[in-house]
Amino acid sequence: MEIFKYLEQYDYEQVVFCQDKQSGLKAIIAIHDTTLGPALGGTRMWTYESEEAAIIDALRLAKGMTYKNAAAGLNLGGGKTVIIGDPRKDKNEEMFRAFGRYIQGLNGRYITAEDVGTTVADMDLIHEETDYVTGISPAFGSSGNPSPVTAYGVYRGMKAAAKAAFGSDSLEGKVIAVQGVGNVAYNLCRHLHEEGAQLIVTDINKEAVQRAVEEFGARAVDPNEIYGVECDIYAPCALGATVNDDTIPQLKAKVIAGAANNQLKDTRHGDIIHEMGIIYAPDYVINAGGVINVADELYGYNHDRAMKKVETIYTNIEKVIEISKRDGIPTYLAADRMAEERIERMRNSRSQFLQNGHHILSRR
Ligand SMILES: NC(=O)C1=CN([C@@H]2O[C@H](COP(=O)(O)OP(=O)(O)OC[C@H]3O[C@@H](n4cnc5c(N)ncnc54)[C@H](O)[C@@H]3O)[C@@H](O)[C@H]2O)C=CC1
Ligand SMILES: CC(C)CC(=O)C(=O)O
Repeated sequence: MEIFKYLEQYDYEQVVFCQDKQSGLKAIIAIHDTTLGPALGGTRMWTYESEEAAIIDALRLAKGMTYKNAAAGLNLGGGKTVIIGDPRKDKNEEMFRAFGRYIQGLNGRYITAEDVGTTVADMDLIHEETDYVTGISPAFGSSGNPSPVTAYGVYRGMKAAAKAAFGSDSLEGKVIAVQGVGNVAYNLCRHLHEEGAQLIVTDINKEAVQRAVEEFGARAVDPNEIYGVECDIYAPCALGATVNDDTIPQLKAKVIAGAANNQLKDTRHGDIIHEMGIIYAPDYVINAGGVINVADELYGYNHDRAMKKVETIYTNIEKVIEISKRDGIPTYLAADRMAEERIERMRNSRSQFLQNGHHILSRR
């Protein structure tokens, strides 16, 4: 991989490789863009097949956060971290304390939170070393685990997409195929079950599947069967790039609406499903509930204020679908244009008089 060629192509600001021999920490912090403010994005811990796969995941996720935060109207840039390792057996206190010191060393350019494989407890350990972390225990005045709020936002966005596809935002009786029933999708399945949807679930973690079957009456299928099941909505809630050349021909769903980041393997896959008439709820628009929730911590966390902003995900999805239909472009492109327009507006309006908020004569 020619790293600087990739960084230049997508205009990344900074990539930091973090190593701590004692704890086994091997982390990659990718900061894509800080035009709108400090980069905020979660920390993912996963067993990557190679270091290059980990680097690519960090870079793709970080760019996604720039677009997510911009489209959500937040004054935040995009960044993300991946920690190479098995979250079930490689974690230790020193690892997250060491990682917290690396974040502190970035002096607020990057703020972290949870993602796949990390928990509130992990964030609390990071918080021992730095304040640039969100989603920590509510005891600290924080917003806590963002996953349930992400799930609620996905639920609301899914309803908006269903309205465009089926003429009603009711999910009662709709067959919804949920891929990955972890932190977010477990909470999403509860909302869907309560509304009377019929759930088909899969996960590589059998306990997660069993929990959904027992609690929500879901039907379980093997991981590779989820793409071909007869359903109305496919909800990718695991890892990324599941909408690709191999899976698209199998899809029966009329709507793709899920929590996963980077669902499209390539943008051309967004073009293909658009041509097929599938309504795609852009991933970083529909799954922004978590970041909206933790971002409220920057103003002194207020749950009601945060949830009011999370509710806008419904209208944001409606807006993206409307632009898509009006301009005859795929929904992913409509969302990208919305995000890019806001970033450019702010980039051009940034005062040259105040550099990073400081007067040029400030010497104290
Ligand atoms: N946690 C949050 O608030 C947010 C999460 N997201 C994204 O949503 C997705 C899920 O996140 P979480 O629920 O927090 O993670 P999680 O780790 O709790 O859940 C992911 C689930 O997917 C399963 N999985 C992994 N590979 C799979 C495969 N090939 N087939 C089926 N299942 C598979 C895992 O076993 C796990 O149960 C991720 O892509 C994450 O980046 C996006 C926005 C916010
Ligand atoms: C609060 C975090 C879950 C934000 C994030 O990393 C995401 O939305 O993917």
